[in-house]
Amino acid sequence: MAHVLGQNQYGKAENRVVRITRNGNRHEIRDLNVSVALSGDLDDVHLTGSNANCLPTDTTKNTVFAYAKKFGIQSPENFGILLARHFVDDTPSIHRARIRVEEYVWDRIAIPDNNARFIGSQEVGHSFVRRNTEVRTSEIVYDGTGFQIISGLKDLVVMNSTNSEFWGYIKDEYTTLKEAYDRILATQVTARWKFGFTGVDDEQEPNWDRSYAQVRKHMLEAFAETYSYSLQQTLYSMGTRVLNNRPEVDEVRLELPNKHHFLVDLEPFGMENDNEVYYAADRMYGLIEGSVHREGVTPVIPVA
Ligand SMILES: O=c1[nH]c(=O)c2[nH]c(=O)[nH]c2[nH]1
Repeated sequence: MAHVLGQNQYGKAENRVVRITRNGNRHEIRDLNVSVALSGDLDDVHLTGSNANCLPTDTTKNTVFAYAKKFGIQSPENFGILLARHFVDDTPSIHRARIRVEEYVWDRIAIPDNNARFIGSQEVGHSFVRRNTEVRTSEIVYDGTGFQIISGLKDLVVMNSTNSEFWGYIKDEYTTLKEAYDRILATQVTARWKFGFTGVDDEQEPNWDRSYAQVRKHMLEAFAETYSYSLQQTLYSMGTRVLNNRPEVDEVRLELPNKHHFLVDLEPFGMENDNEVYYAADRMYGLIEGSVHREGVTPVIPVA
């Protein structure tokens, strides 16, 4: 019985491209997950071993990053149109291109106006929080005598597109990391904080919703305002900011994955990458964890 090659398509899926446009101190971010699927005269590739009609998936990946540099990312639709048209119009064997684009939307982190470093605006030009990702958490334990209440959040994704460096670290025979004097700092915050509240002697309950909103706000502001020499330093700054502003909280524990953004090498395509186009890696990642607590308070938030 003869067999027939049916519908087929190929391309690089899930190209995580982050394009930053730096207009002075006000940066714009477009953060996409782009999947390319091409079809055309590809029978030979499947049937004969000839790759003469095959545009490598690796090339489709490079094209995504090169186009982000060359044309910027105006919108997911416009970026998809540019790519689809290129693959079909410029590659004789390719007759159909399907470009799927997911966009992760970022909002600016706002901080109070009285900070002179960020003139004329309540928004920080280089600090962003990803929209609609976070989950609020809480754990309430009661043993008949008192409560222990730990609240928190997870999946609060934030990014600073500047004001982050990392250098001066140990270098041994396995170190290849280049020192960074202006890098992207991005993390997906998991935070837990413990309340002093125990519920004994008719102690007043804190206003839980207001407390949550305020703790979150102080963590975001600390993230945005800290000129960071390490994610560890940012962690400490976020924890202390909460303790300094929220008397009801006496311990904060943070887990901060370092969501690495690698500059894409565009030199092979004759383009300079002036801190504009990044590859957002989802793994491996550095994981920075730690707690900050008031002096005299025994930390109790469990290590994850
Ligand atoms: O902020 C950082 N802290 C580290 O400990 C570390 N290690 C690393 O490779 N990159 C970074 N970045």
